[in-house]
Amino acid sequence: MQAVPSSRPLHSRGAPAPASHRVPTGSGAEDPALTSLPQSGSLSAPPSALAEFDAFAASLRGRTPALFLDYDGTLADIAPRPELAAMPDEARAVVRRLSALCPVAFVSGRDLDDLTAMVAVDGLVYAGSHGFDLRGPDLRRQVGVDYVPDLDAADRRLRDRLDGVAGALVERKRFAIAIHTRQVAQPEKPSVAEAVRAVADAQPRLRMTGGKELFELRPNLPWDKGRAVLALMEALGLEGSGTMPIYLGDDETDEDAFRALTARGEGGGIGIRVMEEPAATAATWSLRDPAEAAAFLGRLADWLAQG
Ligand SMILES: O=P(O)(O)OC[C@H]1O[C@H](O[C@H]2O[C@H](CO)[C@@H](O)[C@H](O)[C@H]2O)[C@H](O)[C@@H](O)[C@@H]1O
Repeated sequence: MQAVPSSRPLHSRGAPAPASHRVPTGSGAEDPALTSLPQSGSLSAPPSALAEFDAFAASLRGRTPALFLDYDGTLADIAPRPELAAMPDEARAVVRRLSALCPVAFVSGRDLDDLTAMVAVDGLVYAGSHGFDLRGPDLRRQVGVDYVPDLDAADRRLRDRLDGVAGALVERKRFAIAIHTRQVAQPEKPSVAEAVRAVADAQPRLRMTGGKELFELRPNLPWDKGRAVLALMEALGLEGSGTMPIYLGDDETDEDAFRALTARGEGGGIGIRVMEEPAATAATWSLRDPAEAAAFLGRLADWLAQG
């Protein structure tokens, strides 16, 4: 075990996604509407926000965007290990450019300091540990501080249990622990899942969520990226009808944010899922990969700059 330094066919745009495209919440909550997901072969990706940029821009209905960006798999390609997932300079440049044109925040599962260092653009709002740890120029909020000792105990147990498992990575964040299986040999993966489940079962104050080749433990609180985005909008004074929140993400936990924006009053919000293959999603638009996400953001910056 290694340690990681903390380091359209299916729905109309702007409307809630039909049940066939929804996914179980990344936060693990039960949703009875989601019990009969179609086979993956029957899914199709929502329309491309880049290929259909004019239609996307029209869906803003004259409002100023507020951008909420996920990091891994959205602006940085997935890499073998977390510290290797660098954001390309071109993406950083477009984020910097956009931040002069509209509010920009990053919302990630990474630890707050790690996320801030990886993005390295000053003046943005950053939300780490899946939105439990929020920081911006005039903003600081932490959710679940009382749960840190529970996470400490779980961290110790996980390291004990996974010590002999080659390739298993335990990545401690302040308000979450990621257990990576990307480097674990296929036959060993079930034993990692079993170990994580056992630790989660022993600690009911924590709950287990999933992601790309990882399991996570986090405080068992009604808090997730969606709630964090809504809290950020309130804190930043972005709740008015002049703002259109846009969330870009690629993974299970980002679905919480897509749903929160879809369910939101005041004109809702827009979800864009980065996906190479069609996947069940509550997002109404899609982009193929981080390179296309950066290209989309560049197009959006050009469009905003033109007024
Ligand atoms: O919310 P995100 O910014 O998408 O973060 C989700 C998790 O991303 C990282 O893990 C993922 O990316 C790694 C690097 O590409 C990859 O090796 C791993 O398999 C992916 O699951 C990060 O390490 C986690 O802490 C985040 O929770």
